[in-house]
Amino acid sequence: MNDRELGCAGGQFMDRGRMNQNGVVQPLLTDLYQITMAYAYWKSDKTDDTAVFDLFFRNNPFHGEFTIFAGLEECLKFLDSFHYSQSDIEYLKQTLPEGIEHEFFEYLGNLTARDVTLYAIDEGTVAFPRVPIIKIEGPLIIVQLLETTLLTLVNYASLMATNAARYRMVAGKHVKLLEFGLRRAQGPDGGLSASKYSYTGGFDGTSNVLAGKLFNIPVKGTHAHAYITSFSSIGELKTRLIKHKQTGILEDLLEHAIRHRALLSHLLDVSTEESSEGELAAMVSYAIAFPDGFMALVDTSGLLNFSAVALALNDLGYHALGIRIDSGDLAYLSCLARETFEKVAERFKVPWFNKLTIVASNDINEDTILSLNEQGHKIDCFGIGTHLVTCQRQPALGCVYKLVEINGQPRIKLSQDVEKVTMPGNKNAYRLYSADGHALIDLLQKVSEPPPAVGQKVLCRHPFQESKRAYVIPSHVESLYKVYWKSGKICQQLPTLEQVREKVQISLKTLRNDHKRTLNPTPYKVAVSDNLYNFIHDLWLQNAPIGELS
Ligand SMILES: Nc1ncnc2c1ncn2[C@@H]1O[C@H](COP(=O)(O)OP(=O)(O)OP(=O)(O)O)[C@@H](O)[C@H]1O
Ligand SMILES: O=P(O)(O)OC[C@H]1O[C@H](OP(=O)(O)OP(=O)(O)O)[C@H](O)[C@@H]1O
Ligand SMILES: O=C(O)c1cccnc1
Ligand SMILES: [Mg+2]
Repeated sequence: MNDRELGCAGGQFMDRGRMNQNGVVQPLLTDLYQITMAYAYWKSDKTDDTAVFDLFFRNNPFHGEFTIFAGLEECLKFLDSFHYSQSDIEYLKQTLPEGIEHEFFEYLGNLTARDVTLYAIDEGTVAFPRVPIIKIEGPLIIVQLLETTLLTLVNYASLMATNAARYRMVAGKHVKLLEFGLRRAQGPDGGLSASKYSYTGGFDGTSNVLAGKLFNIPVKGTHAHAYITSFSSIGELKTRLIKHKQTGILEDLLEHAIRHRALLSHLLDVSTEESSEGELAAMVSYAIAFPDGFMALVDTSGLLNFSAVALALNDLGYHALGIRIDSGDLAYLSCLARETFEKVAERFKVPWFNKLTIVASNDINEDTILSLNEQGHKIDCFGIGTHLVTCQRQPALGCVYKLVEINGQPRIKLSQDVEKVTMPGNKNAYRLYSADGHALIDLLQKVSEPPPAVGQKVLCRHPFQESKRAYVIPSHVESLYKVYWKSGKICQQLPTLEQVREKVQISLKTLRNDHKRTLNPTPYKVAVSDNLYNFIHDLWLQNAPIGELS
């Protein structure tokens, strides 16, 4: 069994030097029809035809007007390791229809992605409908065989990074965002990808420990309700002692907490009878386990117990971290909590109490955050699971992979639906910027055309609506594609996950706010050059059958 198979068998990611690679990503992670087509290409002697495919999406997700491109590094690692193992070949021999010539399997056994060239936009960049985020050239058989795997690597990654970036935008840059979704994700691999790409999109950490280990993402967390409900009285506390942080003398934390609770009950006007003893016991025991990292899950009545335990810790030289609220009205409760902490800070002369962290969770989505912002809240950190990782508002990004040129001849896929007509030919993509640094328009051209020049008027045309056109005089022109893979090698220095994460924020800053707002954002313009416009429409006419009326 080779390395890859071991990785797959364990369902694991493997360390392949630079970064871990998901062992599930391998040439058989594809649709059967890619392999049956490969055989038919081989039989019809088309394997070495030179093909160009574009990988692009037609609509931005979440009713938005931008998408964050993610997943490129995984695509490159896939190309790097592309190789059918002996057992893959054995499996295909058993699985493909009878009569497949033996030489085809030999051919597959020697197939690599060496002759492929992959151009892409940088990972973490904002991308727009119809502008290919990846362009791939090479022998028809291999570029066809890559389709499904590249799509699965880009679609969810980009969807997730976009979703996370949207949460970041509505939350603002000062609020911490933690991804808590593993339990709700689309299986283990979906969970890992969600943790990775939500970090890319702007989250600060994850509760997913394996993602932390594999991708070097900060792992964070609090505790669950079960911890609180596992205690029903203080009599169950088996240990109450903790060493004073400075003196090292053992002291009874519960005793300190009970004393503070009585005082706090007056200050906060909450009767001690209203707060559960089991909860107090649970908090004391958790504080003993993590005196420097005490973060407690509080329900509506838990503020009294939390404050008592935090003050008890303070007596012994420790500072608690904060609370998590997981039910009820999060705006109201967070304000109540902050008010409580401020009162305690003043009364007990503990100024750091003002700064205790308030984490909120419970079915949070973009709209909840917007609504909480409108109402006013004191939340420092959101823990977000289900809606983030399942991309509740749109569960898939529709990236497609279309043949646009073969042996130098353009290919167009026609459709009744103009939206679905492909942009034929081998193209370059440019982003034109205004003097204030904002992206104005993305422009597709034929590769044979000279790039647009700074300060020079360029005619930008809507690809399908003749009357929609504009002259643009760019102050800066960005050529969007870089060659990422050529002659069997990754040919760019790949950024770290951290750098991709920074790139997302930098790239989003180049977009005007009206493209980014949540309600009815302005569409960003994607255009074609005059030359490409004429080329598309000539080809369209050549290929569209002429009907007959009788
Ligand atoms: N102030 C608020 N404004 C808008 N939405 C809120 C506010 N506070 C909480 N929410 C959201 O309202 C929903 C409340 O859900 P639910 O009724 O299940 O909560 P709960 O009954 O308090 O919690 P649980 O049943 O989990 O203890 C959650 O999705 C939460 O994120
Ligand atoms: O709400 P999400 O955005 O998915 O975030 C993660 C949730 O997971 C945990 O509890 P879980 O939902 O498992 O149980 P609970 O609803 O009973 O608290 C946690 O308390 C959060 O509520
Ligand atoms: O650490 C937490 O608070 C957490 C982790 C996963 C799911 N819900 C909460
Ligand atoms: Mg829940």
